[in-house]
Amino acid sequence: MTIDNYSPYLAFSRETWSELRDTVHQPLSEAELKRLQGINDKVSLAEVRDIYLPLSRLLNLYVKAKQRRNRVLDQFLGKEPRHVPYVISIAGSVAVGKSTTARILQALLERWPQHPKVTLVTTDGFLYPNAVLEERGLMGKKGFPQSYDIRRLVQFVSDIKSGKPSVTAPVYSHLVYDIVPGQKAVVEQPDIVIIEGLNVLQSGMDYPHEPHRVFVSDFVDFSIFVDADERLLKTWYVERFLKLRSGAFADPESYFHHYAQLSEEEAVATASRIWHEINYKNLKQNILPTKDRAELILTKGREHGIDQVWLKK
Ligand SMILES: Nc1ncnc2c1ncn2[C@@H]1O[C@H](COP(=O)(O)OP(=O)(O)OP(=O)(O)O)[C@@H](O)[C@H]1O
Ligand SMILES: CC(C)(CO)[C@@H](O)C(=O)NCCC(=O)O
Repeated sequence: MTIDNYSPYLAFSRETWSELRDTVHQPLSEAELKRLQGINDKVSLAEVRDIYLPLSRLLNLYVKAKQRRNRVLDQFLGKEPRHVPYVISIAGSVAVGKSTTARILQALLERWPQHPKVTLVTTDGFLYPNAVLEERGLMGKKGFPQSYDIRRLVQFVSDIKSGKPSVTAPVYSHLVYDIVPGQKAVVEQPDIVIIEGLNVLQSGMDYPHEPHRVFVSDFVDFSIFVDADERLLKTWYVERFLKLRSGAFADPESYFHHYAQLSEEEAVATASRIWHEINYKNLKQNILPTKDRAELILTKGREHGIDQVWLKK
């Protein structure tokens, strides 16, 4: 671990961070390992043990401290104890692995008796429907600040944090490439909510077209940024596109059904073009500038292995 007096972060190499796994006394059972493997067969179990397990322990301690603080406040105010979810946000580029990280953390965090119910949500559901994006000339800007109904997203997180018994969000389908009419994601007072999306660390300054003074981060207890070199990100984006081409794109319901016919070479060229024209631009302009707002930064190297961990002091 390196302590640089001028940096707000403690920096850990992979080795020093992984030594912290000894702070978790309960090893992963066979059934848990199976479940984790089911999340994504590419996730290495050594990675889960060395990186995500110690992280889940740190989060467990933070959640317990916050639960205690809430009890003290309720006692002071003479109120009945309320059930307020602890909110963790995960930001980072398209294809960096936000949703996979969220699912691994969900599986690990649910092992503790203080927070057995962990719900995942994504900000994708707050993208405007394609009909609205088309009308506003924003189909080539999906994922950019203008493409989200930011007020509705902030209201959603605020409702969760205010302890409402049931809070709903619209649902986005990557297959249909649009909001699914009539479908809802429901959050019913879990112990922890993990909210994942490109934009969870953005503030009012990132939305000059829609100024707002209250941000998602105002309702977040702990924020994570998943980072990787841009060349790796492009590779992961293209790889996922190729995988979808041989799988999901074959579904006639898929927005990209016509891509199923592409040769491998054409598919790589198409994915590279979408990466450069949309997702890479968004990364540079709107996502990377929010990185140092995060409480924790995970830096990935080849094969999604975490090389470094940066934790705010
Ligand atoms: N820890 C990991 N180990 C191995 N592969 C991973 C890991 N995390 C993600 N991947 C792979 O990287 C790709 C992107 O992952 P994921 O879909 O989780 O990204 P994302 O950041 O949520 O993307 P988007 O913003 O587009 O929804 C997928 O192909 C996934 O299988
Ligand atoms: C839905 C988002 C914005 C974020 O998950 C992203 O996956 C996306 O669709 N970006 C637009 C360009 C593309 O199709 O990759």
